[in-house]
Amino acid sequence: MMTEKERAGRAAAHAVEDGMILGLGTGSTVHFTLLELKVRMDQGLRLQGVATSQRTEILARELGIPILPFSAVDRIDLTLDGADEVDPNLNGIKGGGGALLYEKLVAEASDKVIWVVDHQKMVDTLGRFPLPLEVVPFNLEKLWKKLENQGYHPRVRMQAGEPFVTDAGNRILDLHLQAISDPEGLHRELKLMSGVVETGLFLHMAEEVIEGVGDTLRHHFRK
Ligand SMILES: O=C(CO)[C@H](O)[C@H](O)COP(=O)(O)O
Repeated sequence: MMTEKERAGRAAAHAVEDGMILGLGTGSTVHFTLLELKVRMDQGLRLQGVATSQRTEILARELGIPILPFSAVDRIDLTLDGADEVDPNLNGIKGGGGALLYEKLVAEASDKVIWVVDHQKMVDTLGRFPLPLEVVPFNLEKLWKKLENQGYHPRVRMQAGEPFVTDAGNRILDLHLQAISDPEGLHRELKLMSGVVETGLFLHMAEEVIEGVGDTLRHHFRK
């Protein structure tokens, strides 16, 4: 049986129309979207993609999906991406894979955004998943201290014993908050801190979420 991630991921590839420029998200769910896009391309679908991470670009190229640099496109027809948490308003937390900055830039340049998730990602309130912040390395320690003093419980994301480095050369601080009562206010507050490049709060961006639930799918649309 397909996992929920695979079911949702593959389903999203069927929202793609011939000739589209697609934003290609990052993560283990969208991985299946790319595999299904390859199946559809073998059946004649034409498309070009803009990758949100090196990891996605490598997979897309392996599959023969033509990749355009972000700088070369004006608009993107549709972006298909994963998410770490999604609330009933289809606001979400992203960045579990560390690609939040490019994911947000690509989403903002897109006419439509669809997220693909398994059922555990749907929550009433955002925040149980640690909120990633992409920050410049220069003041990582000072920013950590400031956020710690404000009670945001930051942790430097690590990989193989070293601070994780994003595709843009930045670092990630994960905020362990448990519940975010005012996502817009928090996003604004964090963005105003010098050294914060982007937050993992993706607000009013996804128009549709495809949720894998057992052996079926649920489609959620933004109201
Ligand atoms: O935001 C992301 C990467 O920065 C991913 O889309 C998110 O972490 C979901 O990943 P997965 O599909 O592997 O659960």
